[in-house]
Amino acid sequence: MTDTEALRLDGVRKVHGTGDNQVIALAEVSLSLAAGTFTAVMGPSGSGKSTLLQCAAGLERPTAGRVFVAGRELAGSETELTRFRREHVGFVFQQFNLLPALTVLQNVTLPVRLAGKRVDARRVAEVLDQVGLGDRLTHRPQELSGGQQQRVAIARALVTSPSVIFADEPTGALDIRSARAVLKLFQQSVRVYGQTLVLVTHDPIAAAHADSVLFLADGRIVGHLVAPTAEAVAERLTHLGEDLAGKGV
Ligand SMILES: Nc1ncnc2c1ncn2[C@@H]1O[C@H](COP(=O)(O)OP(=O)(O)OP(=O)(O)O)[C@@H](O)[C@H]1O
Repeated sequence: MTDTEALRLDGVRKVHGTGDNQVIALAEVSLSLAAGTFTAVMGPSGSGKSTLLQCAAGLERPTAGRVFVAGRELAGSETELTRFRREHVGFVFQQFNLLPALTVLQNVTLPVRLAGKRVDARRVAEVLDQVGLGDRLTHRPQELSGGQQQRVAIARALVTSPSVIFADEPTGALDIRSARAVLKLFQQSVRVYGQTLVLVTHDPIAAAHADSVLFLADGRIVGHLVAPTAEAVAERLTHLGEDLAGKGV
């Protein structure tokens, strides 16, 4: 493991259910992502993308294999895992997951307060400016557009400067313009601020904002594209479909 490795999976396998109901969501996945990189994860529905993200983020425990975030293995009690996630992992989901009763400022500072840390007002102001919401601090989520709500969720993920941010279909509920703004913000957080980001998406245009794309099929990594264009991603996805059809899946 190098100093600059933000995420590492060694032979991660995840099986859901038991007996006849067993589903192998991840067959065997190993990967290493350097700090300060932006990686998209793509693949057909059911290929294991969300499971990969959940295991990598310590939200689910793998059936076998090991996960390391910033050099530390995700293991131990639920309490230890929760504490580790609060400090080292950020999340952005399709449905924003903001607390409706809290203001923008309160939503963004919640992870810091939950971790029992002092809120660094300068860091919070910097992040809210970065996402373009410095003038919306006292608004509640329902007073904001979908794109603005997602930018609050991104600020909430950025504020603790986590080792990795995991985003699961973060533009899925947004119109094209808001989606583009969110993707630009992700790029900026990586290129300017050195954030490490893993993005699960179905959209080749979204994936093209990343530095590289990992393709999953049947719970395995079956391809890797560096400096992706939307066209190259779409083309590769089509061939994944052919490969699966060829195997009778
Ligand atoms: N809690 C669970 N119990 C049983 N099976 C599950 C569970 N979660 C996921 N699976 C199965 O594991 C496989 C991988 O699911 P996963 O959600 O990771 O795929 P995905 O690539 O994210 O799919 P999508 O693009 O449709 O969101 C699927 O066959 C799914 O049905």
